[in-house]
Amino acid sequence: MAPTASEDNVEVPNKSRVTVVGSGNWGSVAAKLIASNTLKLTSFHDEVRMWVFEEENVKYLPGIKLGQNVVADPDLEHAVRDANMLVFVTPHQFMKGICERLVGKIREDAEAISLIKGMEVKMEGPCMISTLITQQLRINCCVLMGANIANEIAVEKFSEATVGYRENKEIAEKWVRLFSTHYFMVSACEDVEGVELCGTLKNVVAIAAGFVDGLEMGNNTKAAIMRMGLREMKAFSKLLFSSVKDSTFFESCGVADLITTCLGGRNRKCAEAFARNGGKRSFDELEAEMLQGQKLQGVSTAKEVYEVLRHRGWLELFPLFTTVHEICIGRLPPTAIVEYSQS
Ligand SMILES: NC(=O)c1ccc[n+]([C@@H]2O[C@H](COP(=O)([O-])OP(=O)(O)OC[C@H]3O[C@@H](n4cnc5c(N)ncnc54)[C@H](O)[C@@H]3O)[C@@H](O)[C@H]2O)c1
Ligand SMILES: O=P(O)(O)OC[C@H](O)CO
Repeated sequence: MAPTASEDNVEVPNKSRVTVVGSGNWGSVAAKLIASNTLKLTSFHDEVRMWVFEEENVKYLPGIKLGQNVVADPDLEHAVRDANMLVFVTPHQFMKGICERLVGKIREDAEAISLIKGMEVKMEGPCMISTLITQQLRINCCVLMGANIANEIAVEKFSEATVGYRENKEIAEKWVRLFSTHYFMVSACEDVEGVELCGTLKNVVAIAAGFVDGLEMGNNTKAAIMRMGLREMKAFSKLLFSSVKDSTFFESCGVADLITTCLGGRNRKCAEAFARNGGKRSFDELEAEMLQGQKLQGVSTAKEVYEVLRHRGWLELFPLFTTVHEICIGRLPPTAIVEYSQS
């Protein structure tokens, strides 16, 4: 839909400046994708600033070069100061604090995109991360989600992604141009909530898939769990936002991300170890040991989803989501995943 990088040869007087907020596993790869494009697209400054919480891509992506035009900056406020395109890509649990630090510190004309899979639960109900960014920083925020295991994209294996946007197609197309490469095919979808909820909720299903793997229940069981999970993802999203489109679940952010996460993601991997140990080692312990600084999103998202379900009286409508949380907190054994998830 959007012109490719080589077609964007129009001289623009006010070039956009991009800052990536986050430098973990996916944050570093996102910076690499973007930096390869800002060198080619004349409407962007070459330099891509990347806020680093710790010195890390050496740790998370050994041997991968991000591009000489990626400038690491440990000072959050300094990193965002000049940017009018902000890419947020940290584990979701840190975003509330990051937004609080950024209030009044960003350009008034800034646009944002969130690559973060997760949500906040406030007193008044669930709050998607893009909404948190919009409410706290008073800027428009698109999302980019998809079947995107960072280590595979780092070595330029082909994948797809979906940009979710609200109304402003022009800005969505600008984000599509900024991320698209020959090995990363991005399309836009006017359903910001649907796209973001797909990326968020699939992490809960990935935990369930990991339990199935740890219990060595086989492919048919895993496929059944993925089907039930997809159905709950769709039902939950539509109950929260009636605007969510069925077609979104067939984009990369939907069924494709669900598949890749349940086959090869970090949530699956740690949940497999949890079930193999009969639930006797905590997720915190397994995360620290197996991911070495990277963060799981599925366990906390399962808790957040559970809180929404309990608050709204929907627990019985979502047996898979409910069971995943109860296994994670030790209220049920891992074997409950097939006993209680059926509906
Ligand atoms: N890794 C992937 O394959 C992948 C792919 C698509 C989407 N995502 C999503 O992108 C988001 C970021 O994931 P990631 O893989 O880049 O991160 P990650 O799992 O590698 O997390 C580690 C990051 O958290 C930072 N961190 C630790 N404590 C912090 C604190 N107190 N404040 C701020 N930052 C802190 C670390 O410095 C590091 O940058 C997540 O929502 C994830 O679901 C990840
Ligand atoms: O490794 P996970 O489980 O955090 O999943 C990574 C990505 O979200 C896959 O698209």
